[in-house]
Amino acid sequence: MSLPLFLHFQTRHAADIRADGIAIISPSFFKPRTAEMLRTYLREVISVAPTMPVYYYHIPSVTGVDVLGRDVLEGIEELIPSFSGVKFSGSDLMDFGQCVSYSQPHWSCLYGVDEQLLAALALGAHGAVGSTYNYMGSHFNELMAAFERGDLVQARTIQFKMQELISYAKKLGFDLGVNKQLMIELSGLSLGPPRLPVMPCAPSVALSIVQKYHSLFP
Ligand SMILES: CC(=O)N[C@@H]([C@@H](O)[C@H](O)[C@H](O)CO)[C@@H](O)CC(=O)C(=O)O
Repeated sequence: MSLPLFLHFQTRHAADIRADGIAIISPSFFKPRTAEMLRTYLREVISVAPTMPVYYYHIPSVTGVDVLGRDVLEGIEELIPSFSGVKFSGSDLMDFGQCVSYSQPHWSCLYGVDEQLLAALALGAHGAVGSTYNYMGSHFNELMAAFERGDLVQARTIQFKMQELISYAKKLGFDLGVNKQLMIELSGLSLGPPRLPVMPCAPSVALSIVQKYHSLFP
C-alpha cells in the first residue's frame, strides 16, 4: 500500500536523527471510517522505521475522526511490534479507561485534556502531555504529587483552579493563538507570532487571562 511521500520522509527523518519515538495522528482530510483503516495507516507510516517506538495520537476534536481509541488499540501490538502507547487528547474518559485497561506492560497511556487530568490519573494515566503545561507545569506537578500521596483534596483544589482558568479563557476565545500568547507572557520566552490560519491574540485578552491566572495561583 502506498503512503503519501511526505510521511515517508518525515518518518525516515525521525529515524535518521534517532528520535526516541514518533506520535502519529489520524489523517483528517480523507478520514478513516473504521479502526481497521486507521490501524493500517499507522502500520504503513511506521513501516519506514519499524523498530522506532510509536504512539497513536488520539485527538478527535482536531481530526474529526470518530473512531474510539480503544478500538484502534485492538490487536495493534501484533500489527506494530514497536507500538508504545497512546497520547489521548479526547474527553471520553470511558474510552480512555478502556485504553489503560487494554494497555500492555511496556506501553504508556498519556492524557491530554489538561482540565480533566485528575480524573485520568484515577483511571490509571501513566503521564500527561498538554499545551497548558508549557506555562502551568509546576502546578500540575503539584497536582500529580498530591494524587500520588493520596491527598485528593489538594489535587482537586489545583484541578478546580485550572478548570476555572480554562473556562474563563474559553469565554474570551481561548484557541492556539491565545495559548501561544499565554506561553509567551507566563514563561517569559520570546516565541514569535503564530502561523496562519491561527491568528495572534489581542493583548487585552492575554492580559485579562494572565491576571486571572495570577489571582488563582498567587
Ligand atoms: C485540543 C487541544 O488542543 N488539546 C490540547 C490540550 O492541552 C488543551 O489545550 C487543554 O486541555 C485546554 O483545553 C492538547 O491535548 C494538544 C497538545 O498537547 C498538542 O497538540 O501539543
